[in-house]
Amino acid sequence: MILKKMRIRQFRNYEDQTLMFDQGIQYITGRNAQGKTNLLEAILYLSTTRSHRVNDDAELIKESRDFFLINGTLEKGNRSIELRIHVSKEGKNLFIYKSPIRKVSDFVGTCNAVMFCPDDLTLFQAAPRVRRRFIDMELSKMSKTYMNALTKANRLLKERNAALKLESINQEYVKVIDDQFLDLQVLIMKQRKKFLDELMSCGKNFYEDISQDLSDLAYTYVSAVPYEEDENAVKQSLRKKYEKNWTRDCMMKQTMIGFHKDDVIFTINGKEMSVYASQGQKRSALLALKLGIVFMNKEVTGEYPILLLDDVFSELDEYRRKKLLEVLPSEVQIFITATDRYSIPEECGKKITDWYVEHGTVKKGAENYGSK
Ligand SMILES: Nc1ncnc2c1ncn2[C@@H]1O[C@H](COP(=O)(O)OP(=O)(O)OP(=O)(O)O)[C@@H](O)[C@H]1O
Repeated sequence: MILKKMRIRQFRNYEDQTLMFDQGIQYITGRNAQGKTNLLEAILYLSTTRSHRVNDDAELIKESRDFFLINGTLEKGNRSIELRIHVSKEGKNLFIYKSPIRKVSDFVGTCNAVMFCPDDLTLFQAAPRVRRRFIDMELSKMSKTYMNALTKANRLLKERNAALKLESINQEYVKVIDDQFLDLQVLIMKQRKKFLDELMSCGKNFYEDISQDLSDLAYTYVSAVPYEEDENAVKQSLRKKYEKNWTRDCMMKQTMIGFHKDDVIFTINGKEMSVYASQGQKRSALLALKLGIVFMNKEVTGEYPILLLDDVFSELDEYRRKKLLEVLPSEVQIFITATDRYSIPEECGKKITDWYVEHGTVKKGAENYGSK
């Protein structure tokens, strides 16, 4: 899949820009604060209908404007798909071929993009919610079942918490919520475990290749109850845990355990990555996980996603940059942003198109400064 054409209107520091992209590498350079990340953010928004930087869509609307618009034309095999997102203070409207799409899950993943940005480098030591968000976002693009279960579970969590905040708590009502709530949690746990298993087996090979280090990468899923094959048994253990936690939930006026508190601890040679691994090992591990996601997407959807490498080229040494581009097949469309134009070895066999960004305007071609 490639993004063939994109128009962004009143998005961040862009007024109205239409761009025609090609296959291969789109190398976008420019000085700081010109709009390089904003451009990739717009592509990711077309994929996930969310920004990776802010929760409030209003921040994405250009200053003193009252809406933004992103149009994208995708090329999937010999099919062309048109997507449109219109966001104003009144809300968000999604369209595929001019038809309005009511359910976000019917839109997400049509444009499949995977982003790797400097903030990702803190994944291993960040708060658990950052790792949950990473899993939820990647998994939602690949599985509508997961995304729907997550949406419903979040709605039930809100209802349960609202019930716990009442002056007199109706335990029977909460039990009714819990019945469906626990089923969804078991499904979420199961899918997260499957995703992480596949990601690890894929990522391990890339790690070895990128870092030439034979350390063993693994993960532990941390949850209120251990996951096992028998889903009924997991539901029963969760129910018991919820019963045990009832007084605490009432006291705290919120649900203290569950899918929304789970975590994943990444390890290297059996030790916690966040405290044991060197910066270089963390970088390689993260790169390996991102590549794992690219190849898993191909497995699940039949197509490679668009890869967005925002400002991470400067974080990788020459060897890792070369490896990264070698591992990716030529049909993967890759957007790279950087202040410097690093040279790309010919052996990578990819077509390179240069772009230059200045004050929210993108032009074809590279400026001469900063070439490495
Ligand atoms: N809603 C908005 N309206 C207008 N301008 C905005 C808005 N949001 C962000 N900007 C502007 O966008 C610019 C930042 O763009 P961006 O984050 O894409 O920079 P960048 O080119 O990636 O820079 P760097 O190399 O420093 O990462 C800033 O000048 C900021 O003021």
